[in-house]
Amino acid sequence: MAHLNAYASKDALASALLAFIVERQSHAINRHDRFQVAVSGGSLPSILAQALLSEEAEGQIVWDKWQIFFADERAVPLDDEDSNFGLLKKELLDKLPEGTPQPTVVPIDTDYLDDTQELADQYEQALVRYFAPRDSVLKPIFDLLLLGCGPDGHTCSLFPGHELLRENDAWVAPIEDSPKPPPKRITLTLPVIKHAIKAVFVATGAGKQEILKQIFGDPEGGLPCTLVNHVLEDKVTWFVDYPAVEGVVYHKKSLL
Ligand SMILES: O=C(O)[C@H](O)[C@@H](O)[C@H](O)[C@H](O)COP(=O)(O)O
Repeated sequence: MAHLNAYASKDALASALLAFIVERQSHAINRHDRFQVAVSGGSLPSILAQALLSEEAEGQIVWDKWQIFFADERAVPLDDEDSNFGLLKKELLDKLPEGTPQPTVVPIDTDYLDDTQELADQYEQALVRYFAPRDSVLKPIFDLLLLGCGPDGHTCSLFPGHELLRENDAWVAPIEDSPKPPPKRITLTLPVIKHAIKAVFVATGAGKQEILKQIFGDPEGGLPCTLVNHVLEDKVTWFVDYPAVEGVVYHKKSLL
């Protein structure tokens, strides 16, 4: 079962998220001398920045061991305001203190923006290059997935009821009819998510209350976030604030 941790403030949430990430970073570096993470767009990059750029984080993040991939990305240029890469750059990467050893960041190949299938295939090839040499498995094993949860229960660009939820072969899939704009995107698939060592969801604000009630109230339901909880079980930790979790009934909930 997924862990559900609720915090009284965004600061407390960010501090706990930092501690969690630092522990996973050590685990990953011990395992294979690098930290391979996938990040979502939405509000996640800003909370991540709050955690990782805090005073508390000083000296704790081994940035040059990080390899950062995108859990999902929009088929737009990297400097477009809809780009998840652009968002992460603006919120976090551009704010790393001068002289910080740089992380490896793996964006989409924008030569293929007009063909989302090819865009997804190229991103999958990039994953093969970074993961296949060591992980002799059929799927990449991310050390940590850092995910958001949409108000409709979507995560990555896996939307409720969408056929992509049945994808069981590709690592990265295209979507051309995303209900949330922009419509053309690529996304990691559930089989890749399933192989991750750990996953985190961050959900804050009262706007997440209703969907969290559904996700935790019906653990057998088919919402994308519920499916992630289901495939990864106790490898998933939710970091939420009190407004998001109000009224959510769940027996492993802890208020911190
Ligand atoms: O590309 C995207 O559209 C985002 O990655 C998206 O999946 C996001 O993570 C959720 O919509 C949650 O967003 P918020 O955290 O802003 O609610």
